[in-house]
Amino acid sequence: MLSSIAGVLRSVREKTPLVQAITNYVTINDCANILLCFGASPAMCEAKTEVEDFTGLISSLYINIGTLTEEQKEAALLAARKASELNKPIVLDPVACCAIPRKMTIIKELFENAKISVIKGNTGEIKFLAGYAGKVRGVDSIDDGQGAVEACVSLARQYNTIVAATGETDIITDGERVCFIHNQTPMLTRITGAGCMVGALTAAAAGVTEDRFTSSAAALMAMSLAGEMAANSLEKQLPGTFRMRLFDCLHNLTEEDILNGGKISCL
Ligand SMILES: Nc1ncnc2c1ncn2[C@@H]1O[C@H](COP(=O)(O)OP(=O)(O)OP(=O)(O)O)[C@@H](O)[C@H]1O
Ligand SMILES: Cc1ncsc1CCO
Ligand SMILES: [Mg+2]
Repeated sequence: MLSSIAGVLRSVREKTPLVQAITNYVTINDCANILLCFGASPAMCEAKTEVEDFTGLISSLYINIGTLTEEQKEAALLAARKASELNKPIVLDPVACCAIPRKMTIIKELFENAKISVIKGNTGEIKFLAGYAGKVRGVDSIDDGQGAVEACVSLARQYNTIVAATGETDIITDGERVCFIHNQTPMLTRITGAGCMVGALTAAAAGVTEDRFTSSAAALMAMSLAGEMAANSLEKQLPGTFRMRLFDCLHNLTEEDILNGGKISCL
């Protein structure tokens, strides 16, 4: 599995996938920069009158509903329909779905109108979507992860999609296979947007292969491993410096780093 994951990193850098992101304004710039560091090409194209033309050109679409306005929602639906028609992968980040009822309405509309390739959320969000009691504080998960694997598998089967749940241990499943990424650093929880960024990377990776189970594992591992390397490089564990180092470490991440430092287990 590690060599397939390293292969996804290589493909991203060889193919430079064009990722269209309709994402929240808190972390939109972080998402653009992390995509560049990964080797992808970001485009935050979200105007209602532009999205359909642009979606024709992309490798993948990332939809993050963190601060979605009504206008952005319409744009997201147009882009998602077009991407589905063209068979381009869509990654959905269901930010705050458990805290704000309107988010669930949007998610349902997206599923009714488009084929979602990957749902990537924090463990609290994923458990909530699967109908389990997920613990969250606004956009943050405070879930202990109990029952998370069952929730991920059940959600993946329900929607015939890949599910990627982030937390201290990340879980990825296609409803049959399950793998766990054990790379981690608590520093990733001290900055906002680590989840948004990993969602953007998941879209980039989905744009270079049909194997969205492996590509999702690659995106989550790239983030967690770059995070580990960034934290290890710090004299003091400070979030501002960590955030900068995270970008640098992802930019420098090699296939060898994955083969030597990637920690993954599979069920
Ligand atoms: N307790 C933890 N310890 C270590 N790493 C973690 C922990 N929780 C999450 N991570 C890592 O942080 C990254 C973001 O996951 P998280 O679950 O915090 O997303 P999120 O809540 O959606 O984040 P945000 O809302 O800030 O974008 C992932 O790469 C994940 O592996
Ligand atoms: C803080 C915050 N609020 C809405 S989206 C977002 C970014 C992390 O999900
Ligand atoms: Mg999130």
